[in-house]
Amino acid sequence: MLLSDAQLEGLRGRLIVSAQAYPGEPMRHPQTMAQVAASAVIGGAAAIRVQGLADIQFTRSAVDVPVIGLFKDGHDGVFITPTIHHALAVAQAGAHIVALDGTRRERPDGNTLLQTIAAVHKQSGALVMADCGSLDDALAAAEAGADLIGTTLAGYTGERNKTKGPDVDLIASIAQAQLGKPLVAEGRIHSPAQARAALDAGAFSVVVGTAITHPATITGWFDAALRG
Ligand SMILES: CC(=O)N[C@H](C=O)[C@@H](O)[C@H](O)[C@H](O)COP(=O)(O)O
Repeated sequence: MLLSDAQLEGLRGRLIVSAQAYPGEPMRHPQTMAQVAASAVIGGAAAIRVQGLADIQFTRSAVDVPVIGLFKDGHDGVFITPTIHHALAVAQAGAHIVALDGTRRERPDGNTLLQTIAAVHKQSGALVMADCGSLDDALAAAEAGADLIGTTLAGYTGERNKTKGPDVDLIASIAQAQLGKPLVAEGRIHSPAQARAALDAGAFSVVVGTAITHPATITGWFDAALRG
């Protein structure tokens, strides 16, 4: 699905909301996630990030903002849209932007990140967001042709400590590297102030997931505060 330069530019300085429910959870239903996505758009989300082919399809029908799609397979190692096969399926489902593992780790299908990105570009109209875990990942992903660079995997690959909130130092260092690609701050952004800080550190746009769309976790934060 094609995203014009103007549409991509429209995400500058804006909020992207990630709507994901995890295996076995009550809200794990494509229609539910599409409804959550549509609610986020009412609140000001300039784009939506969703996981799973059906969620991408339902969300495309429910919102008129760009959709970032991903396909999680497993939960450790390379699991975010890990292969060319997964990436093309995400594009086929209607994602404007295919989010995929953008680390320097070996991929399960043996293809390089460059080959994976090239396949998406050649066989679909979708852009590619590389979910990175470090500055070195970001440098390599930009070199490999990623259209957007995300900090999604900071704290999840062993290269960076898992900060309590967003890894603002990483956001700042990728921004300072001036890669010429939109930098999407993502991961553990739990408050409006943290979202603002990510933007001030040089992000092009900011993804918030859990703090907006994951009621079980949000409820737990409040519950823990009351229990002291
Ligand atoms: C590491 C990983 O698997 N991240 C996933 C990527 O899509 C999602 O589980 C996160 O919810 C998403 O990145 C948004 O981050 P947060 O929910 O922290 O605002």
